[in-house]
Parts: sequence; structure tokens; C-alpha cells
Amino acid sequence: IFIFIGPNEGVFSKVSTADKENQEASENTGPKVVYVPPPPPEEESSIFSHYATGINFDKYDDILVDVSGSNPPKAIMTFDEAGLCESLRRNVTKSGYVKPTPVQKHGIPIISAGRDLMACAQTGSGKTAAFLLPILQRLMVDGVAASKFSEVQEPEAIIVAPTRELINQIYLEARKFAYGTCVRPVVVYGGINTGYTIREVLKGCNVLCGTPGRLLDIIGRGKVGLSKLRYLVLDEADRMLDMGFEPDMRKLVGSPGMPSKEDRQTLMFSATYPEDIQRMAADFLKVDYIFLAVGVVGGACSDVEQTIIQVDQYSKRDQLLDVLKSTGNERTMVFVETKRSADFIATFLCQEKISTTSIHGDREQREREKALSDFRLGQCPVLVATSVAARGLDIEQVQHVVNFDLPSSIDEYVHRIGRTGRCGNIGRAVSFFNPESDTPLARSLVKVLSGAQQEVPKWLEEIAFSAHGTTGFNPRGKVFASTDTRKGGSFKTDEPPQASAPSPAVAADDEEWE
Ligand SMILES: Nc1ncnc2c1ncn2[C@@H]1O[C@H](COP(=O)(O)OP(=O)(O)OP(=O)(O)O)[C@@H](O)[C@H]1O
Repeated sequence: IFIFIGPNEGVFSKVSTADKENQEASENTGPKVVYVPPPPPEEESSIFSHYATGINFDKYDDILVDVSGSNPPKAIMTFDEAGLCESLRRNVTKSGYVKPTPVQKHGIPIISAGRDLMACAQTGSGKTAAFLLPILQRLMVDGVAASKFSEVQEPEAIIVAPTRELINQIYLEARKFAYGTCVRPVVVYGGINTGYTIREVLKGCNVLCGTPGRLLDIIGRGKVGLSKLRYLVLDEADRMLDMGFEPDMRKLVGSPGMPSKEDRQTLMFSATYPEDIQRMAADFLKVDYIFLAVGVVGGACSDVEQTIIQVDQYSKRDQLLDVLKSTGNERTMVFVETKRSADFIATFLCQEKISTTSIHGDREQREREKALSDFRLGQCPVLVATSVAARGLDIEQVQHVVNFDLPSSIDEYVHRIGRTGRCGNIGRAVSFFNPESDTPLARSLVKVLSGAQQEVPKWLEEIAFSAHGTTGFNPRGKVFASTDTRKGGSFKTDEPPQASAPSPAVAADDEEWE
């Protein structure tokens, strides 16, 4: 078992997400990182390129919505009701958005009304625009101007996300919606040259998007002041507050000049929210924050057809080849548990003449970005990935997700399969279940499958049943009541809380986060 003595002399086992600090430390002290990413596209057609909403987009409207907290503002039904200024409205239209998704219908007016928000909505249902649009709207109305000449930049909004590729994607979304306006978003993340990053920040910065380590670094160097900060957004909020990132988040809100929670607006978004994390999140939010749940908290996207195949460890590779035969050239993400097996499986597939690339934390940033771009462009239709690619990534035409190894946390499963079936499109997820290692997941897997109206294999129900004894196990019963923890917790079934801890699985490869 890997033991890491953290900078604060804390001892963490392999499951501790604190490993990432190790990486960051070595980033600061090790060989200088020289990588400078290619500039983002300048042509309008690339900036606004988007994929079509799918046949189930209108079905989003049937999902039950739970809004709790005092005096929630009324939802909007159309983007026109959002009262966006002309340039922002134009950019929304150019992005192909015709009508808002439920998290946007509710989230936009809540944020515009100045309220703090903890929002939960299924993967691929438009959470990013739900926070970007009202923030940009406010900044445009107030007419912010980032000074090119200032030695310290003072952004009005900071957005944090757990991985480099995700924060870059959020930045590109912000840049798209802010196109042609005076609002300047900037992105900072690990693995790229710090001097370059600082120069970009100093060109002017209103919306600072960053992974926590690099963000703290830039703030610590005095390049970013916090006195004008109005919005703090935590995307993948449950991940940002779990044991790996919580210290960084506390450091961030404790940074000199950071407005207190009473004096800023704090917004949290995710598809999953373990209860203990919800409770802790309240530390960062005003007391009267609004809790918004679209559908079941922690539920899988029902546009993803989920199949579970029982395998043993040694048959997985053949099974994978079988699956990939049926997927042909359609884009497929294959998730594995370790960086080593990511390399191994990618090499194996290449030997089998399947054009494959891979992304994980031991690859250099240059390679990570190249892999993602080859996959996005369809040059490599198969991407083998570790958990680093599980959350938030929005890639066109990913029709399939394969869990070559299942994660040990059900939330991680929900995020992984959510890389397909986005924005009303249909996707498929196939998971290899090895009873020797995956039995602890069986029970929550059954719940997620039945909650998303998927067929539950008889053998899986049996494994789930025997793994946890007989008392109170009702696989067809209520899944996770979607509830604000302030109402007294959501697990009101006759069962004890889920066996799975918030997200230990994501930590297996943790030094790659950020
Ligand atoms: N109202 C809309 N109309 C059309 N497309 C939309 C709309 N809102 C968002 N989209 C598109 O849907 C896709 C998914 O959105 P987004 O990435 O924000 O999902 P998400 O809820 O953040 O997912 P995840 O939980 O995986 O992070 C994106 O390509 C986005 O541009």
C-alpha cells in the first residue's frame, strides 16, 4: 500500500487524494515545466462549434425538480425571460441553444437573484451554462474592464474544477459566451509553463478558471487579488470538497482578501452529492442557500443504456475486443483503474489494430491534450482513460463508455457513464463486473440501474442480496430520495446508508488529478 507523508505531516493511505499535492510540490521543485498549450481557436466557427441536442432533449422537462431554501425565485421557461444582454443572447443563439435545460431554467434566476446555490443535475444536462450565463450577464451589465496594465489582476469570478482538461473546457465555454464583449476569461492549470500562465493572467482577467493548486499558486505570488471577487464557483463540487481537495478549498476561501461567504456568491454544481459532503459544503455557503435537485441526486442519466457483464479478470481483454467489434468506428471511452493498465490496454488495442490513445496522470500535459484532441477529432476513436477523464468532459459523439474496471465508488460510475448520452442524445455503457473485486459495488449498482429504469441482471441482484444480508434490501425500492440534507437526510429507506464512501475510488490514481 502506498503511503504518502503530506506537506503537513499528515499520513495518508493510498485512498487519500492528498497525493496530488505531491505532484504539485514536484511541479514546483522538479524540472521546469516548459509546455505552453496551443492558443485557443480564433475563428468564430470553431468557437461556436457545437453538437446537436438529441431526441430526448425535450424529455428533460419531465424530470422532477426539487427546489428548497427560503423564497426561491421563479424559474424561467425561455432564454428570453433570462433578460440577457444583446451580445450574450447572441452568443447563446450562436451556440445552438434554443431553450434552457431544467438546471438552467431554475439555476439562472437563482444566481441572478444573488442567491447562493448548491445544484445537482444529471450529467450532460447543461450545468456549465447554468452558472456561466448569469455571471457573465451581471459582469456585462456592470461593465467590467480588465486592465491590461495592472500588475495585480482582480477577477470578479473564480471558477474551480478538479482536472486540467475540465477547467480548460469550462474556460472555452466562458470565452465563447463572452465573445465580443469586454469580459475576459483566463485559465490556469498545472502542467503548463507558469511564466506563460502569469503573462496570460496579467493581460487582464475578469473570470479566472483554474485547478486549485495553480490557482493558489498564482494568488500566493500576488498576481491575483481578491478584493473585487463576487462569484466563487465550484464545479464538480462534491469532488472539490472531498478529502483530497477540501484543504485547498479551505485555503482558497481563507486567502488574504477573499470576501467572506456573506460578501460573495458561492455556487456549487455536480451530478452527485454524498450527504456528508453536502453538510460540509454548507461551511462555504450562506445559511439561506438554495438547494436545487433536478431528478435524483446521484442518479445516472437515463439516456445511457447500461449493461453489466459478469467477467473474470482474465477474460476482460477478449470481452473488450468483442465490445469494440460491435462499436466499429464510433467513439468509445474505456475506463481502467490504474495508469499502468491504461498504458497496457492502449498498447494492446493498438496491437490489435484498433486506433487508440490514452489519458492519465503520468502522461505529460502535452500528451494529455494531444490524446484528447485526437479523440475529439475522431483520429483515435478509442480513448483509454483513468478517473482523470471521468468528470465533466463534454466530447461530441461519444456513443460508448466501457468500464473495463469498475470503480469502487458508485458516484464515480455515474460520472464515467455520463461521458455519453449527453444533451438528450442516446449513449451506451458496458461494464465488466468481476465478482472477486466488484462485489462491494453490487448493491449501489443495482440501485442506480433500477433508478434509471435499466434492466438489472438476476445474477447481479443475487450478488447484491447476498453481499449485504437480507434485512431491508429492496433493490426496486426507493433509490436515493433527492433531498436537501437540511431536510434531515435522504436515506429514508429502511436501509442503512450506502456502503460506498464518498469517492475513495477516484483516489486510486490520485496524483494525476489537477
Ligand atoms: N440549453 C441548451 N441547449 C442546447 N445545448 C445545450 C444547452 N445547455 C447545454 N448544452 C450543451 O450540452 C452539453 C452538455 O452540457 P454541460 O457540459 O454543461 O453538462 P454538465 O451538466 O455540466 O455535465 P457533467 O455533469 O458531465 O459535467 C454541452 O455540449 C453544452 O454546450
